[in-house]
Amino acid sequence: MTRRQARSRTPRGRSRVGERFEVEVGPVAHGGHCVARLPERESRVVFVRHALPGERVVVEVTEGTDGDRFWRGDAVEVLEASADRVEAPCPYAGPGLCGGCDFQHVAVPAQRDLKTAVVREQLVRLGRLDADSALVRETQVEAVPVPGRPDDGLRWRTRQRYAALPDGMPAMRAHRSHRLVPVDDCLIAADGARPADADGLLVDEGTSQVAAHDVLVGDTSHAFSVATDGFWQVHPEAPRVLVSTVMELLDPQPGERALDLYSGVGLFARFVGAATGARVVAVEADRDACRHARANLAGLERAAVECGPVDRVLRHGYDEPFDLVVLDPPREGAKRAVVEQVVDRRPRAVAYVACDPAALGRDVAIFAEHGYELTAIRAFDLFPMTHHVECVALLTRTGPGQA
Ligand SMILES: C[S@@+](CC[C@H](N)C(=O)[O-])C[C@H]1O[C@@H](n2cnc3c(N)ncnc32)[C@H](O)[C@@H]1O
Repeated sequence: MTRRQARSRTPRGRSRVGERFEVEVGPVAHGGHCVARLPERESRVVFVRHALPGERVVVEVTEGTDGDRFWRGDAVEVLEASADRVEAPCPYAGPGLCGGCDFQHVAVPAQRDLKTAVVREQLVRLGRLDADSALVRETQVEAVPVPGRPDDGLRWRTRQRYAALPDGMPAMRAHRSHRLVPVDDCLIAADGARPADADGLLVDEGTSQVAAHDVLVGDTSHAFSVATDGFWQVHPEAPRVLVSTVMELLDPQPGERALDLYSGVGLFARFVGAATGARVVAVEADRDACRHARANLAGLERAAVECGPVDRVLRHGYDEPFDLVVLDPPREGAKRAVVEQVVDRRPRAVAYVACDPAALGRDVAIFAEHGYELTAIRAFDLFPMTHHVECVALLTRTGPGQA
């Protein structure tokens, strides 16, 4: 079995890959693994996949040399199992197999508890919030059931990419590796996103170039067009849940001006702009998404779509006050330059939609320097069986800040 060593760096010292150690598994950490400390002689931290806190397991090192501060490994034998451990429903989940899911071996409610622990930890460690604050203690990752399905964490992914083996059979990649693992049916893929439904090569996005989605929030419904290979939330309930949470937290009022940053095809701008009836500017870097956003926002008289990187667009324009901001950046977060441009517009509230709680934590700390406090947060299990989690945070202007 070939495994890729930690990305693009020269190995420092003798490789320890393949060695096995008996360990007691510690807490979950961000990234789909738990922390364990190797026995005294090694005195080293190892991030263990396929384990659960409190278990005793045999861990096999998958990445690590004598010179590394920490190693990675897989639990290849469970000596004392957690009560939360279940048989993985997917036959392709497990050490050395498909790398798509992290938590197939964990009961679905317990997966949410692991993610809750991670979200809270990031808010405290990176967001510098008080671990004892009600906001942190009450943050809990919420289930988002797929209509008509049991709460089993399966068949939710409406878009799924498969790789193709030389014989044309569908495959997925192993964890942190380019190695392909044949997967004839991914159990988290929704019925319409299975290889059998794919057209031609095994990239299942349906057959047309443009997909249409209706999003119903309360009694308001809007239709969205999106390129089949463009960004659209993959959980079928995500657009509704995220829009309704953003609307509830922001509470947009008639006449309030809004920015929708990293807008995609204008999902949030459409709902916010309809509620305010005022100026709404969507900023998005992808040209195709901008084209769709213009069509999707055509019914809003005072909407504009600006195509370009958020940082650059805000550095060179829209130098005016906005009351509301929706911020939905990619995984790396908004980062300092964008956060500072946002606070310069003095919005009363920012709804931050985050697919990485670590990036959210870092950005929350920057907002705090500028007098914006995290006043509410919801977290949703929109990616069952994986370590991923989606948060919606409300940042409210409460002080002058240091700037
Ligand atoms: C998480 S998606 C959110 C899209 C949209 N808010 C939605 O929910 O459908 C992030 C979006 O940011 C866009 N993007 C990534 N980097 C960007 C940048 N530097 N400036 C503007 N848009 C960017 C991507 O093309 C993608 O559409």
